[in-house]
Amino acid sequence: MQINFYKYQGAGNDFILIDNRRNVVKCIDKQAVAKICDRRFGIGGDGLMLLENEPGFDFKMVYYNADGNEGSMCGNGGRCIVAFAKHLGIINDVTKFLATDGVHHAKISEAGNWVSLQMIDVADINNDGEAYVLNTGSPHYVKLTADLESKDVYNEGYAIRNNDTYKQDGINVNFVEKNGDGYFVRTFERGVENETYACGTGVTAVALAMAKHDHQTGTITTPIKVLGGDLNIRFDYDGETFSNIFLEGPAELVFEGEIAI
Ligand SMILES: N[C@@H](CCC[C@H](N)C(=O)O)C(=O)O
Repeated sequence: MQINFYKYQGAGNDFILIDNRRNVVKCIDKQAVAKICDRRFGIGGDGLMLLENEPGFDFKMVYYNADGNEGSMCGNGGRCIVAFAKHLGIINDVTKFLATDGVHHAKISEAGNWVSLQMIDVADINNDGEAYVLNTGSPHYVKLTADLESKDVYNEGYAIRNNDTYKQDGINVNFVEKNGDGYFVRTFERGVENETYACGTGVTAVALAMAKHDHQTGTITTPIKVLGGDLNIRFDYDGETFSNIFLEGPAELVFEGEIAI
């Protein structure tokens, strides 16, 4: 069966999107998702998303990692599916949708290519040695690092993601370095099992962890540079809970086509 697909990217985190409101994809197995996301044998992407109907919401986001496993929340994917919903005419500039971690609100800028996505509140941040571990919709490990540009993110990220603590459920590994009034971040992503150009839940985790690290409270804005561009995180922190968290950045339609499933 031939179905339409759309390719989006948000700061270089790239995704294949399918409009599944009419249930064109009834079930999709792990191997099929992995093949579609393969950069040599498929379309190529860090993940695949289905946009589906959900009563009480504009739509539901169903997210698969590039290895074919159903993922947890994807922040950049969330921003891209909002841009996709606008492209399909489902929404105008604001939306409320359902994802695996719950309800999300989002807003698209007038220019149409900048999406601000509200993330779930976060209360727990744990320590693993000097690193911070928290869940922003997906699980993240955050480690302050020097000379990030020349770091071996693949091998060091792989080793942490596959150590005895994390190998069973996996974790996304973020290395962070101070960069002007914000941070530079590189991420080894679970489910892609490689470094990606950006990770939205990852930079969100970094911004929250760094606020805690620096004993900052109040309303905080954190600009973050990633390999694929620039993202921005805004949130409130009262010393215990992070709330009103917004992940902001570009989301762009790259191309569309047809694929046999
Ligand atoms: N790229 C994502 C994170 C996607 C989820 C993740 N790989 C996982 O399931 O652990 C983002 O932008 O947040």
